[in-house]
Amino acid sequence: MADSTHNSDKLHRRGLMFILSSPSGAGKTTISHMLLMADDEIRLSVSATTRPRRSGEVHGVDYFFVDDTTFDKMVEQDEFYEWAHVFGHRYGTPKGAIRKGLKEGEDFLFDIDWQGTQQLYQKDQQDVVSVFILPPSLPELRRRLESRAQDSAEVIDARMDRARGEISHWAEYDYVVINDDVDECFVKVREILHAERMRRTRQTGLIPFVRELTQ
Ligand SMILES: Nc1nc2c(ncn2[C@@H]2O[C@H](COP(=O)(O)OP(=O)(O)O)[C@@H](O)[C@H]2O)c(=O)[nH]1
Ligand SMILES: Nc1ncnc2c1ncn2[C@@H]1O[C@H](COP(=O)(O)OP(=O)(O)O)[C@@H](O)[C@H]1O
Repeated sequence: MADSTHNSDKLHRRGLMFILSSPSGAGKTTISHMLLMADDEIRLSVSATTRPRRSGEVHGVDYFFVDDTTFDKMVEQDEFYEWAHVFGHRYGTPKGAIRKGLKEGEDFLFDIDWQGTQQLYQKDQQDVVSVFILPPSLPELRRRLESRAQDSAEVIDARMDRARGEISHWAEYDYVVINDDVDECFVKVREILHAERMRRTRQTGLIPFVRELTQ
């Protein structure tokens, strides 16, 4: 029987900033929701956006939907960790409790674009893990945008026009996963998260534990 004074599973570690990016329609929102349902150790960093709410989206859950004046104020008051222009609207990550949460071992999920990813890397390289999700093909990407049935034909065309540009940033990411079968893609993303949690540099609680083992 193991000595119960030490439980190596409960040792403290730093939290991580887990980023999912993709061209619009490739499936990052779907994979994010699956991850949040399956894993109660990670929570979503809810962004603020000036884009209109889609049907089914909930204020404070999917996004904080704000007007331009409110967004301007948040920028002025330095409330964002990062923010960017995307598809003619502004999107930003509120600072909220991220820094404190990371120290306490909380993991945060970010559904943000390549601009936000670059900014997070510049601010906090050690805690960021980034995953780029690719669609299996461009026709399939269009089919998904159409089947989501949330955007007008013009908006879908604009998103398709932007897709090549966004995909060109794939090599800036730590991991790249193709979302062909959604369940397989989800399993791969979850495995990345699990492995990254065990990175030696994140497991700060291991130092005294190993010291004791090697005394
Ligand atoms: N930089 C940045 N990008 C964001 C943020 N929130 C969302 N985005 C990105 O903005 C883009 C558009 O998001 P959205 O309008 O929800 O469309 P979707 O990608 O089709 O779901 C996506 O690439 C998101 O990842 C944020 O806080 N910061
Ligand atoms: N692997 C997949 N196969 C088929 N449809 C998918 C797959 N992944 C996601 N979808 C669907 O494609 C549409 C776009 O997915 P979504 O998660 O909203 O993409 P994003 O957040 O990247 O814009 C949604 O209707 C979603 O249900």
